[in-house]
Amino acid sequence: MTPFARRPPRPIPVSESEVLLFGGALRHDKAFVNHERPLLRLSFWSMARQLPAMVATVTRAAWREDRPALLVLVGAELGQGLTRAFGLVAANRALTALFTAGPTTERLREALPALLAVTSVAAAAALLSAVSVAAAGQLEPKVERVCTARFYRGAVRVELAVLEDKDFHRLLDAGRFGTDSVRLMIGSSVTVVNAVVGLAASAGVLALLHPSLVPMLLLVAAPKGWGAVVTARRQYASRHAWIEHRRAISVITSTLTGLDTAAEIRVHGAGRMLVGAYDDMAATVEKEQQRLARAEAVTRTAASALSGTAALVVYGALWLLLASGGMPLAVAGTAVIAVRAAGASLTALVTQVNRLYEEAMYLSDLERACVEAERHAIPEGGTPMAPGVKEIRLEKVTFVYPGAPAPALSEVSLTVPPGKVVALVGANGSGKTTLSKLVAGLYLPTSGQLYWNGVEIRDADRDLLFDQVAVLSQDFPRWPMTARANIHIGRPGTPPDQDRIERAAAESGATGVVDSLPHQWDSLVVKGFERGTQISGGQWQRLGSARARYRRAPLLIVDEPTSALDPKAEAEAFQSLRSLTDGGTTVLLITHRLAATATADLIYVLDNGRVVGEGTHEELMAVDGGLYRSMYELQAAQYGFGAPQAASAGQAPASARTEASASAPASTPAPASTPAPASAHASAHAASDPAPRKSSPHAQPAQT
Ligand SMILES: Nc1ncnc2c1ncn2[C@@H]1O[C@H](COP(=O)(O)OP(=O)(O)OP(=O)(O)O)[C@@H](O)[C@H]1O
Repeated sequence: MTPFARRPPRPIPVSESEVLLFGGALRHDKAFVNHERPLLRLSFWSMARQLPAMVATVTRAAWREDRPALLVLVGAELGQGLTRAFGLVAANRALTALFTAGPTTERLREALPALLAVTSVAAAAALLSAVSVAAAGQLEPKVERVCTARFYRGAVRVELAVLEDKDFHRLLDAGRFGTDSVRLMIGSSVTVVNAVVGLAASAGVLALLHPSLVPMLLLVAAPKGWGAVVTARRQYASRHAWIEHRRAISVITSTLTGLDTAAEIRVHGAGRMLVGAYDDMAATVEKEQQRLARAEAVTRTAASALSGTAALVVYGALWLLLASGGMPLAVAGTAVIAVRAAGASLTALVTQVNRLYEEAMYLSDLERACVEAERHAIPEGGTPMAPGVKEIRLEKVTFVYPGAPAPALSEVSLTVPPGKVVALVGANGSGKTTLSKLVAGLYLPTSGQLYWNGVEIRDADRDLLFDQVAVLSQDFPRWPMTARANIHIGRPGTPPDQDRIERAAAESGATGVVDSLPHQWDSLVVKGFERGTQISGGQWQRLGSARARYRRAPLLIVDEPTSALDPKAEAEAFQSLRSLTDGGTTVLLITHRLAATATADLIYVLDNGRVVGEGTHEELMAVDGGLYRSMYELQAAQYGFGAPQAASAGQAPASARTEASASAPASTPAPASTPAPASAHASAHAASDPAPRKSSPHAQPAQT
């Protein structure tokens, strides 16, 4: 039935620019791509067979959300079908009266009631159509909102380890496309029901008038249906070809106006190259669109020719029946009206069934995503634990990322005591961040136990656990909202408390940042909107830090909290972290600034996922050839301070101390072997060590 549609889509030529920039065609791994081929292979009949199930899916969703609106909608659609049947009967009556013998005025008078009935039925149909539009308008956004909210509510509860799995992520991506589909499917279902009822009404009335009219109706309608299937399928293929290219092009064009690319776009001349690439890729699309348009024109012409031929055959048959007296003229006239109406219904039916099928695929993705998200959700409830941090203990904890060949953490046993600054140090990739995420309850150990105040994390009520934790991660979010909202979102369960917000800002050095904004707390820290402004990386870090403090959680996990701060701000930040413990807060600090870890109460040294050292700075510095000591010395050496001669528990040579204070600039660190500063001032001074940033190639600490 659909020879054109069964042909696989023609590969779109890949432009030179695509090869240059993407190494070939840029194909997104998204739901619509996954579904493209199966959809194009489907026959009309297999789609028709699935029609009831598809309509049932959307009906169930609508039934759940707004029964009255659904009932009104269905009633209005069925009513319209009935008006069509009554309309045909009335038209037949009118034609019968008009075609009888007798004076014209007499015939007109005879036909008048039927003509009035035709008009009334048309008015009723218009009214019912309006009711249907209103009911669908009420239902569609509601169903869309509920389905979308269910999807996102599920997505935000998914276990982090599952969320990071690329297959699961693809499922979520695919599900997102389905949120529009529910709404679109209601519209399509309404049209499909309307068309089916309309066709049934036409066929029913024609069967009553003359049995031969039903096959005639089918004969005229069939080519139209065929044409509609092929046209719809081709439009679908065209749309998808265009989407692929448009997305690839948008990858290029979005960089042309972006602020983060602006410098290289101009200075390196990347802009000229990319605009050229746009032109090249758009020309490929243009050719493809022209090819599709030509093919579509041919198909439409063929469909129209077939339809016209079928109509000729039918009208010829009607003529023969009329001529032989086998059919009254009024019945033939009614048949012509019915055939025309049925043709329109059939075209709408085929187009919308196609659409419905496409959307149903996205909806099934949404349904699957919701079900899987619920299956992998962080469980609600569990063993309640005492509030605050009494003790966090890891016993032989191993953690393997899903699909990773080796564990990120191996048999880690350690304790985080309450009210202390506990530092995690180690080379890049040694497992510090992973460990902190386990402590925060974001990951569950693959093996081993993690106890939070005596409750094993797998049994613990994790919502209660999360309540005890504040996180300032390395890649903390930069919420595109106001400065106030950026801090308040740290504890979003209660309304914003301006005093507390300002205190958190003051503690994090963010007060000056907010004061300098054009609308202070109401400034949007995202450019391109009214009241919007752009802030620097360091200013963002202060806002992020204020957010973590506003949360006022017993455990604060900070991962490279000062990577973007200037030396003075960095020193203040570490000092302020230290002072948090006075209020009982436990701080888990991850940093490569070893001058700052020197003041920690306890340091754990990680190497390749294992704890290879623990103790205070002094204790670790006393370990000859220890990893901590070698990293510390390497950092200090980069600032011109030689390796210490003696490393006995912080007993640095007096000359080293003198050298540091005599020759170093104001923000230069104490030398590597300087004892951990006892005073807050000294701590701040040590912390101001402009040690290489994590991203710096010099930041690779020595491996022992
Ligand atoms: N989401 C993830 N999925 C898979 N592997 C990961 C993921 N995050 C980290 N890893 C891997 O786990 C190991 C430990 O990474 P982790 O981020 O914990 O190290 P880190 O000590 O914090 O490093 P850095 O100092 O660079 O921040 C690394 O081998 C890393 O590649």
